[in-house]
Amino acid sequence: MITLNARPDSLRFDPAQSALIVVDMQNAYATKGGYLDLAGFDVSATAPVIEKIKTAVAAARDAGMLIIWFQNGWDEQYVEAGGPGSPNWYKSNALKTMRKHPELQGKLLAKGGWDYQLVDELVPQEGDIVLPKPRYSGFFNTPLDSILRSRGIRHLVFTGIATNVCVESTLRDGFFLEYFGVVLEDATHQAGPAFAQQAALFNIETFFGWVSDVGTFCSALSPRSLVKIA
Ligand SMILES: C/C(=C/NC(N)=O)C(=O)O
Repeated sequence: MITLNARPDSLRFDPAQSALIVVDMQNAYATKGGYLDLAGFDVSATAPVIEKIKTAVAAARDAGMLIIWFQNGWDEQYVEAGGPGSPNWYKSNALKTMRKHPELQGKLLAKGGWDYQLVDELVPQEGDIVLPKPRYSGFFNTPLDSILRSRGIRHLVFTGIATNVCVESTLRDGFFLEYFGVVLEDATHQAGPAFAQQAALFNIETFFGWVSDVGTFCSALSPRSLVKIA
């Protein structure tokens, strides 16, 4: 068991029965020229977030945590995105951007394309799980709950983009399914103004889970790693 210092209070969990979840670290969300950038969101501060995620993933892997990588998006024809009968058709800024700029059709968040790919700096390794997801919550229409329950995993450590959309949605759904969710704040980034990050972290800390950071997470895991090396 480790104790992770977090807000509003510390959290104890067994790393072997916990997962590090990396949410949607795709070119779409973290790279200039990707969907969020083309839709007018600021992605200029994502490089440090990528580095923090790398650090958190390495520490988690070393401590025996399962690493789950989400990739958000749909088939090339956008059947999985839903048509005009789906609220996603009206609310997805990727779909709206493509309707506004038809030359982008088939490019944003389409499986097989550059936009959908994970950023070059983050490479899943053997033993990790890579999960496609078609909506903001990683629990919706994916095998996430089965994967976690079959391994006895109850604690989820979240990183990725966007804090206020897919990270928060997945953590909230996890809360309703009795998972303990903690966000490493410096390994996340919002879609929208800075207040969106603050509001998401406030909601999580106050109502749905816990908030910590990568340095604190690595320190909590490190005595374990040292014992392993010795
Ligand atoms: C805005 C947005 C966020 N996605 C995410 N990965 O949080 C989107 O997918 O449109």
